[in-house]
Amino acid sequence: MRTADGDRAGGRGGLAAAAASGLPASAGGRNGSIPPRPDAAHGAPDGEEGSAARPDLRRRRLTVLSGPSGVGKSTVVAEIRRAHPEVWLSVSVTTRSPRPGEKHGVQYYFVDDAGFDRLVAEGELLEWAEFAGNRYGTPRAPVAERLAAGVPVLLEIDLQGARQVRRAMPEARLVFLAPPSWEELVRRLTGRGTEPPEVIERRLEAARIELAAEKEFDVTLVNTSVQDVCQELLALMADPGSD
Ligand SMILES: Nc1nc2c(ncn2[C@@H]2O[C@H](COP(=O)(O)OP(=O)(O)O)[C@@H](O)[C@H]2O)c(=O)[nH]1
Ligand SMILES: Nc1ncnc2c1ncn2[C@@H]1O[C@H](COP(=O)(O)OP(=O)(O)O)[C@@H](O)[C@H]1O
Repeated sequence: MRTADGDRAGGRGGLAAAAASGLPASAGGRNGSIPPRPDAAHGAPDGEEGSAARPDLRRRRLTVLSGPSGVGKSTVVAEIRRAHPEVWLSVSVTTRSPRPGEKHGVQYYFVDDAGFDRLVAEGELLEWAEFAGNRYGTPRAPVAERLAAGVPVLLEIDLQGARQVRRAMPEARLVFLAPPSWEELVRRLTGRGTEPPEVIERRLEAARIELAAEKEFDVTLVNTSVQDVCQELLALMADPGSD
């Protein structure tokens, strides 16, 4: 599996690549690193008194949700998008084809291989990975902007991406979404009906590796009920915690 590690040196311009790929061009900090602790002068509404607590609250505003294909990540994210507009969801770039109902700029920015190559070369991606034959990456600038503004940010990315975020931003909270059982995971992935059998096989192979990495995460949520998981996730995002 390839990842963005060692591939992020690029970092000039990037507007052309963003425009060509249909990504939103943003005003500043395109190629800078994500500030792990934005300047307190930005005045994010933490609702907390005292400067000692403030940096921790800020740093906790980046949450990463990962878990095996079919566990229900997109379903959870869709529910948060619907019911909790105060959470900002990063929209990833991918080379995979849209599924029925998926819209460019909503679930993903759909780009071709050349478009993805350009984004990588220009240093536009915070992290990226190849998963089951397609590439996926997180646009860097929009995440940096939201974090600097004190907005809670949620990334839904694979294990390789979660590991890259952990290295780049150790203060991020990593949440693992687990299935109630292996059988239920197979049922959900198959039942979704969006992939042919050989792709399901590849995703189940990846799932075994991902399930074995659960202990690398700060928290595990078991997706028995989408509503419960959403509530637990929102509670975590509101809690600076100490882990
Ligand atoms: N590293 C990384 N993984 C991503 C990103 N966006 C999505 N993924 C992951 O790519 C995998 C495949 O996503 P997708 O094709 O939408 O299938 P699904 O998760 O089974 O619905 C999932 O594990 C996603 O979490 C990203 O920006 N970076
Ligand atoms: N808590 C749940 N109980 C039962 N089915 C679920 C639950 N969460 C998700 N699903 C179903 O499982 C399938 C896979 O969910 P999806 O969100 O596409 O997973 P992922 O994004 O992790 O690949 C979908 O058909 C979805 O409706």
